[in-house]
Amino acid sequence: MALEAIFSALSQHASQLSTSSLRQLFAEDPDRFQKFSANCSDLLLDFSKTKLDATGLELLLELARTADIKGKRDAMFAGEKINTTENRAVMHTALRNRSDTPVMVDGKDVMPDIRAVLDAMADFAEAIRSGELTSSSGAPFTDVVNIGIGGSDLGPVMTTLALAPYHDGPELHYVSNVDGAHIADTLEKLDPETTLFLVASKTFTTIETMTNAQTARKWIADTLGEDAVGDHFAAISTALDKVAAFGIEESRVFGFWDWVGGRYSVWSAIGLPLMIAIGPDAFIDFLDGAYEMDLHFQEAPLEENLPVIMALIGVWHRDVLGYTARAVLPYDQRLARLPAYLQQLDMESNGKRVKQDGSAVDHETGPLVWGEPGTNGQHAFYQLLHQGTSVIPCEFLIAAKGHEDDLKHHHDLLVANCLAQSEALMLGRTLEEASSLLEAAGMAEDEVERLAPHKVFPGDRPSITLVHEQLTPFALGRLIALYEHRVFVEGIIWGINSFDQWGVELGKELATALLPMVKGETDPASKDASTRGLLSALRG
Ligand SMILES: O=P(O)(O)OC[C@H]1O[C@H](O)[C@H](O)[C@@H](O)[C@@H]1O
Repeated sequence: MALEAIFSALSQHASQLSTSSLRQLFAEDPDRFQKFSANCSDLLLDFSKTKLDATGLELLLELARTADIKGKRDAMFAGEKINTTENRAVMHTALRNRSDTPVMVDGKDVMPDIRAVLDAMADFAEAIRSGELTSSSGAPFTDVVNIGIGGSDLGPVMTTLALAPYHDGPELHYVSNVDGAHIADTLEKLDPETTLFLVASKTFTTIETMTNAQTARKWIADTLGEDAVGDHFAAISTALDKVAAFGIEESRVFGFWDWVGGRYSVWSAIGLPLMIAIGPDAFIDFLDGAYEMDLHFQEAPLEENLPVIMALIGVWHRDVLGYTARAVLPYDQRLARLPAYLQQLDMESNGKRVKQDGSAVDHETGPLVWGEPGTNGQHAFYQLLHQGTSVIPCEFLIAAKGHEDDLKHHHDLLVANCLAQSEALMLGRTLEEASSLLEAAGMAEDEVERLAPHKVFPGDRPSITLVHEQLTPFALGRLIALYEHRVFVEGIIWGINSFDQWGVELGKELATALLPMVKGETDPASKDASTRGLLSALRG
């Protein structure tokens, strides 16, 4: 069957399925959980609370086969230039290749270079952590500030917070926003004598990062003198010539390559701040976890393949059932920045409107991705998830164990809340049930009639749940790689290039043109009336 034919079979099947609720599907099949769940070692994906049956799942798997997921996957791992609009290979998986197998890009094995950078990072991280490499005054560094944005910020920020129990190095800080408030508030708390800056930028041209780096440089030069600058800076980039022009000496520059996309770069030297925080060994565990998922993605049959299943559910929700968003709800405070991280990974990769050949897509592509950790979100936006007019598929994440052994009762509450939410979304509460509860509480009949409709939960709202043993460096690496491959598979089915990001360019170009107008150096007459009106309001 061609893709279009499978999509129309899926639509027909969805309308048949719409006559049974999730409640009914569970009632009819006691083995539903076993049939609609899959594992990658201790990582469990439960997708039994999505509105799928065996026929629906088989049609989705047919979609994966027809879209040649296996062939496209192998092409990515083999270093083919699948990012066709930038004429680049997509090789973030090589960064966590923990085998001895060579990885060829343009006829060259990239593994020796990858290992050399990893070794240099480890030496530098250890030297900072041990106090062997000191500041200009000979003091050990107590604080490290990473200056970067987008992929040069979100990965390290998210993983640093996630792995807090493993920190035994200097304290990490992140400055990304060009808003001077960000760097001002960060520097306010720091002592220049014991602060190291990492300037992280794939291109080393990003205006936010360059502006913040210059401000940090001036802070060091003004307080410690120009000669101190070299001791207080290191850089991470693919553009080694531009780093040299900034004045950071070669031994303090950690490179990566154009075949690592910004949002896929946490495995590269961009992960240096994380390595400084948790140490090289724990960083290697993080890579090992991602490698486990890479092997699973390559080897597990499609019907047991976690990234493939999650992608197929994503396509089912977005294209067949028409849901426009998905909520990422980690029941893990340390994954507070995971939704923001996944927003870049997912929306920058799959927020596309043309296919590989430049023609317009005739179906939906990437959904809106958003979320907050539970239980906090429950007390904020879950009202809409349960009773709003839009169905938003939810993705729950929870660990079997926390790191706070003495606070197990907290973790029990966390688990109970996580399970309660997916159960509530699935089951809902009928008018009859709501009325009986009110009657049982002794409410008068007319009051029951008035209030009961407000207490109805439609239910039948889909969710998936990911469970792992504990949020270790290994488990985190595996989780991120799972989401990366899911985005990749969805992109293949949608026929788009998941690895470029032209959509961020226009705003950058216009900002460059607007800057002299903001400063009052050029006349905004050529601008539209709204932009002129706003400019004049902002310029007072
Ligand atoms: O690492 P850099 O070159 O500074 O880029 C930082 C970020 O900015 C760009 O605008 C892209 O949208 C992101 O994909 C990228 O991660």
